[in-house]
Amino acid sequence: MTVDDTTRMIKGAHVVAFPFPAGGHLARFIPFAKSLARNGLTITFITTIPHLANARRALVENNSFEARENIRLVCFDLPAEYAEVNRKNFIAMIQVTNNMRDQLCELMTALMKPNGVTSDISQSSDSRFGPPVCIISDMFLAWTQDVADEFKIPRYCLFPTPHLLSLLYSLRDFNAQGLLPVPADGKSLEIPCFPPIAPSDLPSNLPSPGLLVYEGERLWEAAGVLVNSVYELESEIIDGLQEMIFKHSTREQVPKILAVGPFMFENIQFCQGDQPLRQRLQFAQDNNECLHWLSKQPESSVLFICFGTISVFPMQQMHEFASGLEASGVRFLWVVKIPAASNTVNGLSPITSTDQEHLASYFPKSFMERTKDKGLIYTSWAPQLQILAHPTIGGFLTHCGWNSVTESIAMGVPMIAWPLWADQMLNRVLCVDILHIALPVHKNFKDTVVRGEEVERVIRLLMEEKRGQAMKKKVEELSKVLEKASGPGGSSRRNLALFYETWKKEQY
Ligand SMILES: O=c1ccn([C@@H]2O[C@H](COP(=O)(O)OP(=O)(O)O[C@H]3O[C@H](CO)[C@@H](O)[C@H](O)[C@H]3O)[C@@H](O)[C@H]2O)c(=O)[nH]1
Repeated sequence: MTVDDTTRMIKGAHVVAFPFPAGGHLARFIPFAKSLARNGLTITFITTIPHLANARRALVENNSFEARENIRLVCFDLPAEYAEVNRKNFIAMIQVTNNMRDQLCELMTALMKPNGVTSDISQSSDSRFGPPVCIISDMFLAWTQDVADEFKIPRYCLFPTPHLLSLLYSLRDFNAQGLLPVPADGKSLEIPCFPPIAPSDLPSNLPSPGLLVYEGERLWEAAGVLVNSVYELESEIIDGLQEMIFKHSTREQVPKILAVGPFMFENIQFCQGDQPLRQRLQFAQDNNECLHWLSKQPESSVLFICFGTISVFPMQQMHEFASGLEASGVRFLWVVKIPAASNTVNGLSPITSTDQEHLASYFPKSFMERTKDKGLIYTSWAPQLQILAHPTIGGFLTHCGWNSVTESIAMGVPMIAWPLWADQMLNRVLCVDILHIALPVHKNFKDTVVRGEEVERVIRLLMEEKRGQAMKKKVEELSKVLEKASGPGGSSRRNLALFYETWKKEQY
């Protein structure tokens, strides 16, 4: 069955989408919701004031007419304590969002009645929205399972990666065996079809494992998990995890794991053809400084360096990194985020030109003057995807955030993996040890930072040696796999069809 046949059957089924209120999480939910809307489902999308403008821009203003008509935005108040919580303290943020339960119950009650919702921000006509058939909520909103149960509809979880999911599903057992927060003897943890996970590679949230164990436990009750990945990329891990779930589930309805990503394909336009995907992307005209600088560099010569939206290096690490980069002699485009001089709201705002002196203090003396012909240091929001697609880019030094990893694979760019926290260490294992498309960075046990010599070594290895070429070939093959999976008849499309099939016999 093709996805189109399926969607015709379920046209109009109404789902409630509830992302965790943080930027990276909305970034996962927004393209997914757009894809559901384009396929004919109606969606009530829950957001919060800090994210309302972005959500509205992406889901309503920059969306096709049909998709726009199918999405309704509802804005929840964040619990008062949320503002007090340090944005990097996810455990505290998760605890606070528990207090949104009443708002969700109130919304669900209203949605179950015809024309029950009046606080519609995006002006879709209420009559198009029948009673919701499921809640799709985020990984840190496990309590939404209670609400789904109360309203007798299934909960699905939208999740980044199969390997992290496998760890979450295993936490219940690890906890029962007394292996958390870390096994006492420093032993590794075993999850299905993945190399043993060393204690140092566990997500840094685990030192407070209670909440994550709870997240994992509630996943056993979900109807399914929709993963922002591709079956072919992690087939053994997905099959192994599904097998483990079948074996240990005590419920009649066993949760289904469906890879339906990568959602980035919802955000890009490209023409069909035999050339690599990065050559077929279509971007709007952009006068961005990075792209202008790149256009003057030789092909495949530039290392792109970016550590995502949250992570920053301490000053000593910046110095070591910069000296290794300079010693490598490789051209670079480095998106630098440092704590702003004037301690702004989140302390991580991109710095402005007036902060030049403050910026220079993060580098070895005169580094910026010495490297000005070799590299560009960029301190604002960079057009990462367009940069990765640029023919002058030869490698990507990344913190292994999942979006960066999928973008790099899709653009066929080999990586240097420098994970910092959360799921990033597991993503490195996937890229380095399983897919062989990234080189790891090593830190001496006795050092607190990665030394400049190591930075120089790994950069040269990727950019100048045969090893880099072999990885480039591999990652270009995977780029085709990703494109095929998300295209017509591909595995991600078929999995979406399976997800839709749940409602095909219902009448709307
Ligand atoms: O200057 C910039 C910086 C980032 N990006 C984009 O921002 C996203 C960054 O996402 P990601 O690579 O996943 O990094 P984080 O923002 O750090 O993501 C958080 O969320 C990810 C997905 O759940 C996790 O894998 C990470 O560990 C977690 O830090 C990507 O799409 C980038 O293209 C830009 O376009 N320009």
